[in-house]
Amino acid sequence: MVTDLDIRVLDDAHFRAASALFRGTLHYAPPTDEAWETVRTTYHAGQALGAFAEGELVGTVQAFPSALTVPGGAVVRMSAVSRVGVRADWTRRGVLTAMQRAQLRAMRDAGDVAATLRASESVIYGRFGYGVATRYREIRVKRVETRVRVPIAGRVRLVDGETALPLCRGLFDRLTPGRAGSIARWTGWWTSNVQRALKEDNLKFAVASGPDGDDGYAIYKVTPGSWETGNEKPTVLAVQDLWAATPRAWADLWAFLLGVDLVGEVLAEGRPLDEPVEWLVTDRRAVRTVDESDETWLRLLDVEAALAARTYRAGEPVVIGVRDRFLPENDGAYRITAQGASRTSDEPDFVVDVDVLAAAYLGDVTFGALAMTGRFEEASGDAVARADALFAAAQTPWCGTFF
Ligand SMILES: CC(=O)SCCNC(=O)CCNC(=O)[C@H](O)C(C)(C)COP(=O)(O)OP(=O)(O)OC[C@H]1O[C@@H](n2cnc3c(N)ncnc32)[C@H](O)[C@@H]1OP(=O)(O)O
Repeated sequence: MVTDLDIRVLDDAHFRAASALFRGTLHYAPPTDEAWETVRTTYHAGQALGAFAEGELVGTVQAFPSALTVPGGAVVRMSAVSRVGVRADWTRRGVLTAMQRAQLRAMRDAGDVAATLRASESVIYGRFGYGVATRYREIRVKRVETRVRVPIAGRVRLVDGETALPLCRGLFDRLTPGRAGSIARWTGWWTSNVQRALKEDNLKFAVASGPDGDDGYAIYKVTPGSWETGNEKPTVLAVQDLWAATPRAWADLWAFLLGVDLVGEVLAEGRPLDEPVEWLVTDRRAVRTVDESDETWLRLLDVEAALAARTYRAGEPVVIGVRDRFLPENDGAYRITAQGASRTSDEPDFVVDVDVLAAAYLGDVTFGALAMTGRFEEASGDAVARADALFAAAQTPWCGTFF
């Protein structure tokens, strides 16, 4: 373990070094002067921490201000944690652990109810109290082998990038707080993920509208294939972002995307598990799930506030005990009923670590499954079944924003 580690809030003087360090841990070169012009706008005072040892920056973490929709539709303050890295010559000496300790404390003290992240490796974050709370799937549609069963009912129009960006951003903000797991996007997200790609990637923007105006959009990119003999490759349309307020807008956008001429395959990464594209087309086997993976790693920073913010389904009450090694103020017992949740001095029916509670919190996995796999000791009686009835999700949770 490093004994003289100093964890500090970074300021302007260190942002570029922090960016270079983080990129280096992912084996990318430091940002060029041109790239830095954009990336520097995504560093803000107070949001990045640095670990210093022997006078050098050896590790960094960042958090973007966001919000998380929880079951029932309430939105809680959330930090989106990213850009986590420790220089290769300082790993496995407790640097990340020290940064996590400082960051979890800072986020909780600032009033965040939760934090979320995307993990580069799945073995890193459970120990810090993060649990997998949503998953995504990647689908590939062999467009030439199938047709959409219903025609476009409203209107889908293409919009030019510079006009489309504020339009899509406005639609996203209006449409998304609905499904549990969705998050608010910050300005830097749009800058890094869409604005920058506008120039480089020839992004296309399709906007759906119905009787009440614009109600959905898709951002996509087409990579032309090759007809060269022996080197044939299909033209691929990659869906990068697709949100719809109504089933009609959703079906219209997919019908449009699956109808773009000369495209051999439509690829959509990071989509919700319950998106019924198979049911939209004439040959369901033209739609293949090519990947399914963990999406949101959720950390409940204020367990009492998080449990109180979400709603519960009908069912008998249960008392859940929680253990939290990093934020001991979360330790305790919480009584969950169909009407709500609060701290209690009652004996818990069963006890879980805070990462296990996070995994079950949005309803993606049941307590029953977590008990069955040894993630906590199941109580006698029906307490776990009661918890599962209360926490059951009305809709599969999904985030849909990669950061
Ligand atoms: C949200 C994001 O930004 S995801 C991106 C994360 N960053 C990367 O993947 C970049 C490459 N990796 C790294 O920079 C580093 O390896 C980090 C940040 C993942 C870990 O930093 P470290 O300082 O090595 O972690 P630290 O020494 O505090 O390890 C704490 C524990 O986690 C374990 N651990 C940490 N990282 C890993 C890993 N990648 N694989 C296996 N175990 C790991 C350590 O063995 C240690 O276990 P112990 O408590 O039983 O001894």
